[in-house]
Amino acid sequence: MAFHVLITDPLSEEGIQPLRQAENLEITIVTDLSKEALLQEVKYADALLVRSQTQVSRDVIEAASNLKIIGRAGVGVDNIDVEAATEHGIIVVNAPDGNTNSAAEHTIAMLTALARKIPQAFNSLKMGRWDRKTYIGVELKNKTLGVIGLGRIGAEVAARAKGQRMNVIAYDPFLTEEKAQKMGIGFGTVDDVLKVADFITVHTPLMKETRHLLNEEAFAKMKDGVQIINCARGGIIDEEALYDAIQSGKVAGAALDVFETEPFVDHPLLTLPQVIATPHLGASTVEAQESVAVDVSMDVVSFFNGEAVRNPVNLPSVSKEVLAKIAPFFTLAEKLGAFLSRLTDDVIEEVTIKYTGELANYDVRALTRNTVKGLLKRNLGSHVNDVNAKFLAERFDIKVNEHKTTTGKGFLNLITVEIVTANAIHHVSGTLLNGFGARIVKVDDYAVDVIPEGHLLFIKHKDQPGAIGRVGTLLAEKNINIATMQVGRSTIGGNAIMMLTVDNHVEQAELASLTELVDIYEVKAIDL
Ligand SMILES: NC(=O)c1ccc[n+]([C@@H]2O[C@H](COP(=O)([O-])OP(=O)(O)OC[C@H]3O[C@@H](n4cnc5c(N)ncnc54)[C@H](O)[C@@H]3O)[C@@H](O)[C@H]2O)c1
Ligand SMILES: O=C(O)CC[C@@H](O)C(=O)O
Repeated sequence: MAFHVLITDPLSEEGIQPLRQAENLEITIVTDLSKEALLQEVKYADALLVRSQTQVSRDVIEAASNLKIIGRAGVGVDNIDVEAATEHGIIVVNAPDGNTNSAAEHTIAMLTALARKIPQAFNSLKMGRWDRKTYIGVELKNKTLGVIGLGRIGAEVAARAKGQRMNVIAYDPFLTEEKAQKMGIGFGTVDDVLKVADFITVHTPLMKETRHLLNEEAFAKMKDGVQIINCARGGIIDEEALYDAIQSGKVAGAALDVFETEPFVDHPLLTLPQVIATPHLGASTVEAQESVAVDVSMDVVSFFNGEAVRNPVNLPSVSKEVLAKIAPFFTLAEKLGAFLSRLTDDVIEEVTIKYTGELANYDVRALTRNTVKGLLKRNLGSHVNDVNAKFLAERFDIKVNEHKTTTGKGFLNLITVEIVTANAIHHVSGTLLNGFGARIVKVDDYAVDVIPEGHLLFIKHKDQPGAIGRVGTLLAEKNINIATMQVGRSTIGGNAIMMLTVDNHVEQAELASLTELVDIYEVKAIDL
């Protein structure tokens, strides 16, 4: 029987040779499909291969009743509803490394073209003008490049910018001063980067935390005359704020490869002479397209041959028997990791997951991966999944330990997650209460009983009369309804914590006013 592979974005012909050579695969290539046509075509597909243009949304996945694997010839899977694919048991594979070099080279090309106004000068020459006065540029040498997001592409860009004799300063939540020193670059917070950079380039994934990372407030912190490059994802920059910042003269120029909405035919930013742009061409080289197409094609071939795939984005890998025992703990494990990631803003160096009780009799590696996924998700968003979580932890120098003990007190099963940072050790324990669902039962040294769901507030305070009341009053003033509240203390009159569940997300400004209350030391909002 032949499996039907549908390709809906242009892929390199050389890159798809592994598919053509496979005897059990039939290939259909149809690009530029309307949504309706795509919904029709996917009905018969066993595999779907795309680049960034085809939107593999939930309705597409639901229309594809035969679909078993989705291949993304590139890095970002933000055009694929991975959650829906996982729910439908569809494996998603991508090609995370194949276009790193091309995207980094494109960023450097955009940086140079921006600094020397090459596209503008070329346009003017084509219009019949020999104008040498308007297009005075600036040198890159000795200028500071701010890199926000120092992953695969950001790190390559930083290395190349050093070759241009630029000073580089970077911010990445996984970057330590020591690592930056080794790379020969400066290390700072986002604000440090914004304040000192002459050019700023972003290389983060697009997710809740990075949407509009460069907004009106961020532009205000930058040097006058700063220039901006985005070859990562549209939406990391607030395009309206960028437009205003260019109009006001704050930003001298911008080079954009990606946009909040793609594709488009006209765009307000392109009416500004200070803006140069390409239509999402970062990965558009012969080499990158061949490489990413080969990577996904090989994975599709392996998959239909019953072999392991190399770049799974969502693949569960546990035997059915073990899965039945540990599956109920998947969500708890991920939430414990996510909880701890919100408890600290420090760089995490080590994480230890301790399994106590019955669970310790099983292969719990899938739970460990889920915990690490929860821990990393704060900064990596959809780039991390239970399959690549441990690999990514290694890449960011986070040591992952797993401990098991079958004898424990109090709970039939207990998962305790501990993180070590340069400044502190934090831990959280959780369990599944028979018939009552998941509970967080301990945070640091405090016993609690909290459902790990929704919007939580973790407050460290002094055990003094009035502290709890002040928090309650302030939240009421802000119209934030408290659903549940737990209090724990170490000694009478000593350090204490409050764990509140509230009905809505608590904004940064509201957190700041809570921190200003008497006897309140620290407040963290944790959305689970
Ligand atoms: N223009 C193109 O054609 C093209 C080609 C390839 C990749 N991309 C995009 O480039 C981006 C980077 O890709 P990559 O392969 O380097 O990914 P990566 O996962 O290797 O790196 C992303 C980095 O961003 C960091 N990060 C997350 N949140 C952050 C924050 N708030 N502030 C600072 N850093 C943060 C992460 O810690 C990580 O190190 C992605 O958005 C990807 O989709 C675009
Ligand atoms: O398909 C493309 O050309 C874009 C790829 C790029 O945005 C990626 O995330 O890999």
